[in-house]
Amino acid sequence: MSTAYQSAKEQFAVWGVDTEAALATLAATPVSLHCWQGDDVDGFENASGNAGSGCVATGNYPGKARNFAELTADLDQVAKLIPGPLRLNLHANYATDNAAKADRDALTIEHFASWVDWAKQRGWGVDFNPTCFGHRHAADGFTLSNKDAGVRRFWIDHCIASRRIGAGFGAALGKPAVTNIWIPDGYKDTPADRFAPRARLQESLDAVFAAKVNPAHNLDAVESKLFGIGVESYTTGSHEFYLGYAVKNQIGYCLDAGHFHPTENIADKISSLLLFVPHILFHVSRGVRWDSDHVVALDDATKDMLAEVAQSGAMDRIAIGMDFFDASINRIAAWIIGARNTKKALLMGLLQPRTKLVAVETAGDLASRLALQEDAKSLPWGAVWAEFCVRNNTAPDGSWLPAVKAYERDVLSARK
Ligand SMILES: C[C@H](O)[C@H](O)[C@@H](O)C(=O)CO
Ligand SMILES: [Mn+2]
Repeated sequence: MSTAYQSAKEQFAVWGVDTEAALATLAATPVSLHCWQGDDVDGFENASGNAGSGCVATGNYPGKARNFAELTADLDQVAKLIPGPLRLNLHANYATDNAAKADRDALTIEHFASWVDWAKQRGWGVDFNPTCFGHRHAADGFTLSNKDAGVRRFWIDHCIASRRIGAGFGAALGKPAVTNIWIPDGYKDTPADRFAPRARLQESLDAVFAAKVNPAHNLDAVESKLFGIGVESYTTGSHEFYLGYAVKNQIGYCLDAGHFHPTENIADKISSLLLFVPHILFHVSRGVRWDSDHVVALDDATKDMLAEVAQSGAMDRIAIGMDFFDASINRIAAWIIGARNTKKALLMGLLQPRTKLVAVETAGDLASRLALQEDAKSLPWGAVWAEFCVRNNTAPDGSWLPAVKAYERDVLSARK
């Protein structure tokens, strides 16, 4: 134990905070690494890439993964530089085994056998996502809310297949998957009819969730969005739509930090959601103007959001995943920066002097609340983070980047 950590532990103790308890919770909370940061959401289905439909990675930094071997090598490299437990967040368009023979509506867990083996060897859980974009049946930008019943049926079957694949991962790995549905459906310009697509989406989701999938192995979630590139005026799967749907049907809600108005406070939503939905999935991300997918920074929005998670008393009902894709910088570094920041923000939240703050608030002493909130910001959380890195045999801040540079020189630069 370093002297810096010993001193930090004592300082936090004065504030009534047990750093060992915070470290134990952090060590028991996995963050789900999104596979799509490694290849700009291209997937393995065709070499041309281009996710399309409101999911756009910008930039042309060399070295992106082009296949299972490269993507898993990159994930292994990334995992070495992130302290504490991880999961994998996988999209359906990353099927590996005999997948060319099956369209998305016919995918099964067998098509992901290599991923099952890979995750099992690492002791990771896997989360899953139907891929409702970058496909001929998504060419007009509508999937589950498409006006064509045949197209809707295709995506319903894909989502059912995905829930079963999630359960397959859950059963094989002994850790339930969260299977999250996001669709790109929407209009660039003002719709004449806002009702009909939402009514169709409700009907499609009812069909998707009517299929029985073992909840011990798979948890469902639905992800809203305010707008996307090319769907600036109307998104079928809006926040209000999915909030209502999740509450009514008691399924999980996915809060993507980049999917709300730029000044909207995501942190404030958590305590309400936990009262009405069984579980929450986070897509930790960073919105910048019209983009929702910048690499996670240790900014106020991220710290506030994960502090609410840390202090919720319901971490067993919360799953933390990440969702960003930046093709303009080294993708390995992007993954590591985002994941370390997510974990740091969670740790900072776990180290908040909650008992003291609630006591003065309850007493109506709101000046003391503000004073304590502000003074607590000077507490040495960085020493606790450094201790977490040491205990997990991971390079602390300021010393992980050379390993990324070496990997870029030795591995990524060979990918032409
Ligand atoms: C690739 C993901 O499913 C996608 O990013 C989705 O989660 C989203 O956030 C779209 O904006
Ligand atoms: Mn998302």
